[in-house]
Amino acid sequence: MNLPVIQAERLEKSFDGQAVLDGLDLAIAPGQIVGLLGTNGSGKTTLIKCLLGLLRPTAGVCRVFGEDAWDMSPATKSRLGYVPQEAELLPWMTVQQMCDYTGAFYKHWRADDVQSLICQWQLSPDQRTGALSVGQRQKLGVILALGHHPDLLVLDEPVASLDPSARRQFLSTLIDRVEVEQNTILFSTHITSDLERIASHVAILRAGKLAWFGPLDELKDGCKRLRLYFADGAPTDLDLPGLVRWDRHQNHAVVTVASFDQGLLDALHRRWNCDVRVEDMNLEEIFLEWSGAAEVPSTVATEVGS
Ligand SMILES: Nc1ncnc2c1ncn2[C@@H]1O[C@H](COP(=O)(O)OP(=O)(O)OP(=O)(O)O)[C@@H](O)[C@H]1O
Repeated sequence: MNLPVIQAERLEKSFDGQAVLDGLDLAIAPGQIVGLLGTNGSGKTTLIKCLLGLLRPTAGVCRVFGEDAWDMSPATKSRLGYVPQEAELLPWMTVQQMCDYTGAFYKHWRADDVQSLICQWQLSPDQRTGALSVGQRQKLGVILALGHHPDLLVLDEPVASLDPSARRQFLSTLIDRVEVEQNTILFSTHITSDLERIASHVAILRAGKLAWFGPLDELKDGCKRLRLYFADGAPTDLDLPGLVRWDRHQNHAVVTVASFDQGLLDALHRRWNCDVRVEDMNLEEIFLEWSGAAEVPSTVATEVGS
C-alpha cells in the first residue's frame, strides 16, 4: 500500500482536561478526496490542526508525508496548502500584494494561475484585503492555498460563506485540478451535497473518534433504513451486524444498518420471520444517523460495537 499522505495514530487532544479527540486513527492515501463531517464542536478543526502540526497532540502522533507533523521540514511544508476557517490576511495589503507576498514563500508559485482565479472569482486586485466581505476573504484564502499547486490541500469549511454560484465555481476548480494533478484533499464541511459532488471518501467524527471512514459509494450503498414488521411484537433486543441505531415500536422497528446485503435480509427472515421494507438514505440522513445528531430514544439506542 502507498504511504499515507496524512495520518493520525491513537491521536488524543484535550483542552483543560476535556477530551476532544480520544484515540483517533486515520490514514489518507494519495489521491483520496476526503470530506470530514461532524456536528458543531465535534473536533473537526482540532483534528485538522493536529494533522497539520498547528496544535500539539496530548498523546499519539500525526504524520504528513511520513514526517511527524509537529516537527515538519520546510520541504514538506511547501507541499501543503491550508485554508483555515477564517483566512489570515494582512488588512493593509491589496489582493494582488497579498498574493505576491504569499507567492514569495514558494518556489513553485504559479502567478498566472493565481491571476486567472482572481479574475474568475471576481476579486479586484487593487482592493485592500481589510475591506473584503467574508465570502471574498474566503475566496482569497482558497486562491492563496492553491497558488503553489500543493500535493496535499486541507480546507476547513472552505465554502461556508460562498454563494451557490461561487461554491459551484470553486468545486469545479477543485475537480479540474484533481483530475489533472491527482492531489490529495481533506476538507471539512456541513454541506453534504458539496461533499457528494467531489469526495471519494467520507470521515465522520463522533465522540472523539471516527465513527466511519471509507469510500463514499460504500457508505451510500451499504447504509439503509429498514422497517421491520413483527407478527408478535417487536423484540426488545436486536443484535445485528453493522447496527447503527434502532427505534423500537410495538409491532415494528425502524433500524439503520451500515452494511446492508442479502445475507442480512435472510438472517432477519430466519430469526424473526418479520416483513422487511428497505429504504435508501441520502447522505444528509446518513450523516445524522452516524454523527448521533438524529434523535435516539435512550432506552432502545444501540451503537455499533457496543
Ligand atoms: N484553543 C482551545 N481551547 C479550549 N477549547 C478549545 C480550543 N479549541 C477548540 N476547543 C474546544 O474543542 C471542541 C471542538 O472544537 P472544534 O473547533 O475542533 O470543533 P468543530 O467540529 O470544528 O466545530 P464547528 O463545526 O462548529 O466549526 C469545542 O468544544 C471547542 O470549544
